[in-house]
Amino acid sequence: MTSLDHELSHALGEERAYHDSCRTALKGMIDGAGERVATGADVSASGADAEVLGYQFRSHAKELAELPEGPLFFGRLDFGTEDGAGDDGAGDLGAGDHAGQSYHIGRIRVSEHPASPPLVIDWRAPVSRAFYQARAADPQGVAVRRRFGWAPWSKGQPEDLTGLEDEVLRRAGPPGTVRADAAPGAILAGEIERPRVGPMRDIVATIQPEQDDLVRDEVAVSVCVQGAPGTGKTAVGLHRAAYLLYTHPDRIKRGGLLILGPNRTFLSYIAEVLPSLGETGVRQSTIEDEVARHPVRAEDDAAAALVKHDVRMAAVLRRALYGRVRNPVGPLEVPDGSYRWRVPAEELARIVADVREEAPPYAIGRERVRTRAVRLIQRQAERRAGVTNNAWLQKISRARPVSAFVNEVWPKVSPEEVVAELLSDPAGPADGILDADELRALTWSRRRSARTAPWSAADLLLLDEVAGLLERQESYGHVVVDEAQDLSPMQCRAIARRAGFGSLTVLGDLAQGTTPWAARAWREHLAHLGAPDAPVAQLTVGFRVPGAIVALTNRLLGTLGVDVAPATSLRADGDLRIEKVRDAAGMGAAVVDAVRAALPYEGSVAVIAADSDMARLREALTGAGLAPASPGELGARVTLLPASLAKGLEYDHVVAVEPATIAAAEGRGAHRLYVVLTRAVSRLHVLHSAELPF
Ligand SMILES: Nc1ncnc2c1ncn2[C@@H]1O[C@H](COP(=O)(O)OP(=O)(O)OP(=O)(O)O)[C@@H](O)[C@H]1O
Repeated sequence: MTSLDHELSHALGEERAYHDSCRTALKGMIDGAGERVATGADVSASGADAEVLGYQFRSHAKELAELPEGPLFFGRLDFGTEDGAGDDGAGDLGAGDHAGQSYHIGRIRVSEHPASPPLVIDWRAPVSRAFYQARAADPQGVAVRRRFGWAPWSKGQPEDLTGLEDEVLRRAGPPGTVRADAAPGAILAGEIERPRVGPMRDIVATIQPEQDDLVRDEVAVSVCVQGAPGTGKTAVGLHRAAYLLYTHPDRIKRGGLLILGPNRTFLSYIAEVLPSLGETGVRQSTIEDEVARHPVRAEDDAAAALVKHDVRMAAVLRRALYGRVRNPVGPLEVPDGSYRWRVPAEELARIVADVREEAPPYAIGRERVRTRAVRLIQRQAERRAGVTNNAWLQKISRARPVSAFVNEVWPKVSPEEVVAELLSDPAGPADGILDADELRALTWSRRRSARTAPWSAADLLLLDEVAGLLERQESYGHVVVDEAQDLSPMQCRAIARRAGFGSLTVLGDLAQGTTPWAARAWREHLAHLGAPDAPVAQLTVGFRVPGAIVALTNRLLGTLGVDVAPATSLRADGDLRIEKVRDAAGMGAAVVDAVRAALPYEGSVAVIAADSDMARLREALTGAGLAPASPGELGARVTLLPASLAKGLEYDHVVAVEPATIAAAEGRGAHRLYVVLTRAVSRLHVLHSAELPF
């Protein structure tokens, strides 16, 4: 055994013992939280306090009990001493309060007692930042950064520390520093290149500096991340969510945090990441689910959908709603005992005009009109009969003539009524906004009522827009929007309403825009999202797609007509194979062969093809005894996936079938193909009988 081996095995032994003590402390934390739940109600003074305290104890105990298993730390920071022991002459080390300290960094804080110094520091704590940001040119006080390598762990088994890697940020580290047992970055490289099966995992141990900057950006600031495929946009968004929950618990938890993804398959793929970081109370949803006031029972043709997703519909809907507001036709007369109060029509008209001008939400406007009319009556009454009281005010406010007046000038209306009437006959509100073809596309084939209309997915957006005009939407504290390039302006507006008082993290890639209304530039899109000034950061270093495949997809990128930087790859491994199949009839057999050839490798295999090819390929694979799983079945060895569902997902081995058919299937087919080809973590096998479109 060399002295280096000896040092390493000694260090490993020490760290294993330290992990054991952390495990014991965590057990103490869980038991302690459980005990407090049991005794909490007794020790507290009043019933109400007991309830609040009990709730807090229960939530904390539940959070701890739900913590996923696994190693309790992934890194360690050794800060240098201010007096420069071991200093290389770099001057002020900037270690500050941490000089000479050593901290283990993990997913959550672990301590023996709430008041005692932590054994493990939460990765989101300010001091942990140096773990992600320190580098030789700017050590931030750190002498040594240690990364730990753990064997894959399974439920109920003790964690197994297999390696550690020290990065000495100052030439001479403190005594006892272990030099890496592997090349620098081997643990990071291993993490990036590991096979993928099952749901997405957190990247907390290996967040890169430019990702960390985005994760820790100010809560009040909305940010947009434009990133090539596999650059970690989704990962950044999820870690930012966890960071904000930790750093601003009151502000974010009060409003809540919403994560929006493109579809449920994607949501189930990312569902485990936040719980693995100890955060369970986050809503993960799609914009379709957020606006689902009714089930979708109708389908729009392409032309109708295009109009309904267009931002001009916001103006049409506003007109349709406010077209109901009228000038009073006569005075308001309210009998009151022996009196009869009278407000002339001109004064009423002024009230209506003023409230319109103030532009509150429609429902508030209605009450404002009522209140102001009643106030005029009150003034008359006080002049005549002295002071009025609350009961009198209530009586007058609800008096039949007052309600009749309000209903006449500012009628009560539901979103369903507004939209059903508009789609039955949009000519008036759309006049000068939509052209004749658009009007035709928008109009229902026959008049329908608000109660019986079958709503399409896009109609639900129109309803949501009107609901937002009627009443202010409750706002989340923060909203993370993934695959944001695909949203329509009307969807963006629905999201903006949900982040009215909060901030946004907008993630996307203009090159992966596949919807007919996908964004071509961020600035306008961000304005629809209510964050016109959000800075746009670019991520270009890919963690997923290997270099050979990126070279191919960058060629395709050049044809997509979007202004985004080409991707690079951190991965030197990986394999690209392009195979010509003699004719389309032989494609099923070729796909079966390709899957068989992929199975000896570790990891997941996905066959991705045009949606229209699904049935044929499922039959071929099942017939060959390779029955494929469906997209939502995570952890499967072989999945058959329509191109339309591939976005955001990744597989070790991708068999991409007939690119020409994928590209020809829709208006933005070339973008769809770009998405499909960038799903591969290790190997991409392209099968084609038709000419390749790149
Ligand atoms: N710092 C990192 N360390 C290790 N793995 C990382 C890191 N950043 C990202 N990854 C991994 O790279 C893969 C791609 O990340 P992610 O899905 O977040 O990228 P994306 O930009 O959202 O991709 P797409 O545009 O295709 O949706 C994931 O497996 C993720 O865990």
